[in-house]
Amino acid sequence: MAVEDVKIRLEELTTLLNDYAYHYYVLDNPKVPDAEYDRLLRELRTLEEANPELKQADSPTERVGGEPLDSFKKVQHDVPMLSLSNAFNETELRDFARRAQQGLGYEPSYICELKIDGLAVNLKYENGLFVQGATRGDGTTGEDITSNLKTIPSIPLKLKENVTIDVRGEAFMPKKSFNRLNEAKEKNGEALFANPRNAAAGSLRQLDPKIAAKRNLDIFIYSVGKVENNELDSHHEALSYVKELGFKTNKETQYCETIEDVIAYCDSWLDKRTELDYDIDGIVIKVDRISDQQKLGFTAKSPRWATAFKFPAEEVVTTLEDIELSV
Ligand SMILES: NC(=O)c1cc2c(=O)c3cc(F)ccc3oc2nc1N
Repeated sequence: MAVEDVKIRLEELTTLLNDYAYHYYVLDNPKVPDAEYDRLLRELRTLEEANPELKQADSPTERVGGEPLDSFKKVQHDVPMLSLSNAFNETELRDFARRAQQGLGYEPSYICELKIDGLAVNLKYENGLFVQGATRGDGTTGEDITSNLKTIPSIPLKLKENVTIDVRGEAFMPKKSFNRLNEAKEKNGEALFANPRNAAAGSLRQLDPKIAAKRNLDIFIYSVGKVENNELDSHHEALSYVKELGFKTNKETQYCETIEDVIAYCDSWLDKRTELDYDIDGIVIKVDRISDQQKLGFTAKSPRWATAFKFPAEEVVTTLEDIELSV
């Protein structure tokens, strides 16, 4: 094949495979059978090996992970990644709403999101390309784990618009992947991970990205950091915007007009969460209007316009056998 034709075919395959991966991993709605995806990926890999200079920045072959790092670089967050205050019962939820109402002079509307129990990360895109991913760290300085995050199929390597944007989300390990990983570890006599959150954090802190690539990690994007498009007047519009860009957002997110609706939503998930195929440790409640968020501002370490309703910790029944295993 002439080089020009190789370039066209290679770009065609990259676009096609990324679209198939988007439908499979972000929309949970496969477009083609796995065998068809694998056949095209093999064709792309062959063309890239013969023409490495033609490999696209957003090639799906990036997902297998490159060479191990010696260490993680430090990253300064442009916008600090703060932590959420907690509310442990309905009274504390109502206190949060009362403080918001006092600060605004009226009762705001809210957005409720499942509080994914994973690892908070910041994703940086320049002109639509994924250029850096970092952990929260101490809120100001995190670790550059770009090479590991590139292996997560639901993190787009190229956005549907060429925008420069920072987004935040929670990387996590689905329960099924966690159970499979611990079964494999048990067979090898290795120490088990205590829960999916530790397993996700442990996987993303590996210096060898080929390990992260095998851990079936996933992500939900829950907020926008720095962004060019400042027509976003509410949090729910920001979530629709990042979804349009190609990010994975959580379909259980709910707009709530009043704190009564918020409390009903929190109550509804206390027992339902066992049906989810990922762990949640509560519900995140955010004042929806951006102007209201700006009026309420932040304390030294948390936004005043958001809080986390925490579920009671699930009693973990540790049998004697488990204790022996983890020794
Ligand atoms: N684990 C989560 O699913 C989740 C976590 C956060 C945060 O930690 C968080 C921290 C802030 F300072 C502000 C907003 C936030 O929104 C968030 N939204 C979520 N859905």
